[in-house]
Amino acid sequence: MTRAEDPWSAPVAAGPLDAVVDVPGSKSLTNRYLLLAALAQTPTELVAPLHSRDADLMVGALRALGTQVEATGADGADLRVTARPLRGPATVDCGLAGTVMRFVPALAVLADGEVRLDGDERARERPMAPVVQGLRDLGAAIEAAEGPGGAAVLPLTVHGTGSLPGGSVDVDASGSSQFVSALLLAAPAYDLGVDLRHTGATLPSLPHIDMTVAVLRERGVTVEELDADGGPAGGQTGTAPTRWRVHPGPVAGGTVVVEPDLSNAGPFLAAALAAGGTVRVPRWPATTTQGGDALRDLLARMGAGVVLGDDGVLAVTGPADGAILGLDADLHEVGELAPTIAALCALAETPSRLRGIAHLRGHETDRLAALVAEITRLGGRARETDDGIEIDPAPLHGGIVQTYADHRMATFATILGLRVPGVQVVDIATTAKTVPDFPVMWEAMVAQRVRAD
Ligand SMILES: O=C(O)C1=C[C@@H](OP(=O)(O)O)[C@@H](O)[C@H](O)C1
Ligand SMILES: C=C(OP(=O)(O)O)C(=O)O
Repeated sequence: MTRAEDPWSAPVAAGPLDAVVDVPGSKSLTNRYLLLAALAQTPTELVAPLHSRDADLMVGALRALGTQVEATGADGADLRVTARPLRGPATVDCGLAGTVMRFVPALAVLADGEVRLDGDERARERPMAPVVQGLRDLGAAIEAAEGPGGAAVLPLTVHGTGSLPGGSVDVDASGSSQFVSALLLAAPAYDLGVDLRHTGATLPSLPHIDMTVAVLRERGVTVEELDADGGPAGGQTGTAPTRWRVHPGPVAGGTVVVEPDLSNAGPFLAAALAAGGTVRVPRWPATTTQGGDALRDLLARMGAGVVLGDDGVLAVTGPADGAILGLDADLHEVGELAPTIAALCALAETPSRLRGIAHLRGHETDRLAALVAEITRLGGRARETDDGIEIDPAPLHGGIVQTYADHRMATFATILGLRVPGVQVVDIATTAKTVPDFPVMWEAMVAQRVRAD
């Protein structure tokens, strides 16, 4: 008998795949649209949003603050969000969701009362200080627990007064782009908006900040992207912004259709390289702010055939001889993809170097340490560098892969399991953070094979 706590046996691919996989909605877009809907003047309809632990936690947070969120659509899959005056006292469970623990405090400062935020044990270790300090600099009163070196961490108590002055703020976002996104998202509702300057040496996941800017603009908010000297940046200018100015003003409601989560498409597309054959993902957007779109280039560089059809179906075909090419890549814009890419690197014929991802040490787990530990456990050769991981070709064997409550470590292990018999995955249920029913989806994909006749 299998118990929930038993490791899950990752299916081995019995032959090349010929699969179509419908990927659920984007976590990052869903949680941004939800948060902005709580500030909007008219109701917002989210079509095809993500339903997963992280999205449910955001819905729970909004409801705790008084926002009305109703399931709509034929099967209750869509959401209708109606803003109400934000209220405290309230308690918010952030789970292990970066988007909840970083974004919701910026909303909670607008509640009329005290809001307490806490999360999973590991959430209390994830970096929070720049958000807490940034909000304090913008006029908020927040009590925070102290982590290593006295840095602010969960749990937090936000003493909301119903409004926030806002204004200028300097933030070191070298630890996470979410520090910037958090302070920009609720900024239209602050008295003066926000003029935020990033002061750190590096800035990871810039596409996620571009996404924040795009979602704000879609909702009618004026946002300026500037370089360090105050000149225009972003968009067509070719200059990466380091400063953002969000003007105060109304947030529009209306209907938004949520794109599929392209980062979560990653393990399924990677399966085409690990198992051979072709995996197709429909509804791939022609243009997007999702960093996951970089998979098209990354997988092609590893030897895949990648075709985005006019019908919006992305087809990824593994190399005919099964030989995956190693990769030397700076992933700082798309660190979210690192575990998926690392799995393919561990199966590759040539060495790999993944760079620019030091900040992954503050993700759901220390992903650099976790990837090295689990590749090594299966007989592979990997080591940490200052800002990433190096992986050399080596034959892998089965084993029980630890996942550290990290959804992407679980999907990393399942990719390896397609080729390596005997891979067992501890706590496969952790994938529910961003993909409902991942094991069912995965087994259905593995069952869709090229026919022998
Ligand atoms: O804003 C967002 O929705 C996210 C930003 C990124 O965070 P980091 O900048 O911390 O990598 C990404 O990795 C995370 O999965 C989602
Ligand atoms: C880093 C991630 O999540 P979070 O939003 O919790 O930071 C992730 O999903 O890879």
